[in-house]
Amino acid sequence: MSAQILDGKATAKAIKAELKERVAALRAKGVVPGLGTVLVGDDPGSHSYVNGKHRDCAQVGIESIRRDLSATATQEEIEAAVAELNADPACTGYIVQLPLPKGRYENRVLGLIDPAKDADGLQPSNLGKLVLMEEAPLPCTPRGIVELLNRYDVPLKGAEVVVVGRGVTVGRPLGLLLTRRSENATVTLCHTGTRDLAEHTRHADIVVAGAGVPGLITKDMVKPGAAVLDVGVTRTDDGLAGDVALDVTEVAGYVSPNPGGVGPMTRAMLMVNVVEAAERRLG
Ligand SMILES: Nc1nc(=O)c2c([nH]1)NC[C@@H]1CN(c3ccc(C(=O)N[C@@H](CCC(=O)O)C(=O)O)cc3)C=[N+]21
Repeated sequence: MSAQILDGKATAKAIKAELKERVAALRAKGVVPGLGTVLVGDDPGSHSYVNGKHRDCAQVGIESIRRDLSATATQEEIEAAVAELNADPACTGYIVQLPLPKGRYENRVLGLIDPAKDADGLQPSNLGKLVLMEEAPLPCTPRGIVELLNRYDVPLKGAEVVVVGRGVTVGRPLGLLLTRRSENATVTLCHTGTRDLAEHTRHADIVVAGAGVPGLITKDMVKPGAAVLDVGVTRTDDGLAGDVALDVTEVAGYVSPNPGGVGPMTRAMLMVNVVEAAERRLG
């Protein structure tokens, strides 16, 4: 038996085709969506992700606005780029690519983003709304994970979900999303302080691994038929390595691979957030 692949690449493509029509409708009404990105430094991974986001924009019909700053950019220069995008009417939504180079205050920068232009759902008042269960732009990776599971009819209601990793972009907001009444999953949030990870994952219907530890989830840790989503990525000498060992497909019911899984879904949800923000302008 071999797991069904949760194909994020194909699903993202279908979502982008739907979005293209919504963008055309917006443009017909005089609203041109524009995504801004603030990228600081020369990390190859970050550059590759940001390039992918702008490629998606071109496919969907969203205008691209780039602010690429050097690795020596100061806190003040980063904050000035944010202020510029807040003021720029052509920019209807934007992101600050994380992580920023060492020594910069990420939380301060996120706090300066105009909440109405927050395409990542990481601005503190929008994250606060998620906690308070009010409507707000949702963080892209968690939203992409929920969307991918829904499109493959993997049931969430009542499901036992183990999330590995407590980061601000994935694990922590994913726990909040999955425990909303609309999803109604039971979530266990595991992290480096978890005493016996396998004990948790072995009972899970769904495992989301976003720890950034290559091969962390092995097949003996997975319940037969469970869904396993690989969200971790580590750059090794042999290329990119995910958190999930390849032979997990022998026991799992569904596997979301990395690459080709949640990454493209994250980008598709960014496009959705930009289109939704532009649609809100029409009222
Ligand atoms: N403010 C902010 N928002 C983010 O959404 C954000 C961020 N910072 N910092 C880093 C993480 C990581 N992330 C990815 C997006 C797409 C792929 C992606 O498309 N991956 C392709 C492969 C692309 C490649 O090979 O470079 C795939 O999985 O198939 C991966 C990772 C967004 N992040």
